[in-house]
Amino acid sequence: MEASEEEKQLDLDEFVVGSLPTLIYVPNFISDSEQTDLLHHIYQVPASRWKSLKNRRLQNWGGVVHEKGLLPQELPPWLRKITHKICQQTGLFPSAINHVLINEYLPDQGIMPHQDGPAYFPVVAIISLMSPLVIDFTPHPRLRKLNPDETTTEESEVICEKNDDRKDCSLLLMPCSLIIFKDEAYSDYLHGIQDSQLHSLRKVVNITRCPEFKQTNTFPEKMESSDIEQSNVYRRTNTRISLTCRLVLKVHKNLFKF
Ligand SMILES: O=C(O)CCC(=O)C(=O)O
Ligand SMILES: [Fe+2]
Repeated sequence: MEASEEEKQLDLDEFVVGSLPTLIYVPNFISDSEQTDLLHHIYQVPASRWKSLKNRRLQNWGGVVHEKGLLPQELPPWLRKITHKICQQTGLFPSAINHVLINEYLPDQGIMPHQDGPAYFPVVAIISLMSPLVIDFTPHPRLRKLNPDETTTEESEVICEKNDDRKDCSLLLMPCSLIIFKDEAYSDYLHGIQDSQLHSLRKVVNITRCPEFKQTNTFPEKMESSDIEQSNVYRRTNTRISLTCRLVLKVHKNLFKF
């Protein structure tokens, strides 16, 4: 019997983009109707579910993440559907994804370059909804140095040397796409989204995987056409939602066991 669409595993090698190990970009990972369904649930929750930050707002699902693990809360069925699909089709998670952050960004909002916390299994899966934007990966040589228990001095030096010729790179994230980052992209790089309406496309490594991306009306009004070619920018006009899906391996059944 043939595996159903849901059970089919992706050949991830086909979706690796750029030269930084390892960035995986899967266009149209979800269908338009799956997107509509997710948005319906996301915007149906009580207002109190949203937590407003300076530069975006978010919903936290799956429980509270501490440095030492997760105080779990079951994911709702509409999220389990999507996290199950990610686990099944990527085969990258040793057990079920148990934590989802939903971020909402207005066209001039973003997220500071950061590394995800130590409690997470080092594979991150992000689904994008509604509107495209650019996510940037930048090397951070000091990251390992901050944690001397983890690496010997020699190892740190090798890492720093390697970082000298490491380059920034960016990915264009289209609605309905899935991005996965792991390995060095997780451990030695920061990721962030510029909090501006204009996003540079210059370092984007997956533009050929985004055939439906149209650059119409994306340029600042006053730009000359030669500038446009050189600067290669995209103007964001709509809200974008993302679902950051992760696994916390250490799960605490009650507070006192911490
Ligand atoms: O919205 C995104 O694509 C990135 C979100 C993110 O980095 C995070 O939730 O840690
Ligand atoms: Fe992050």
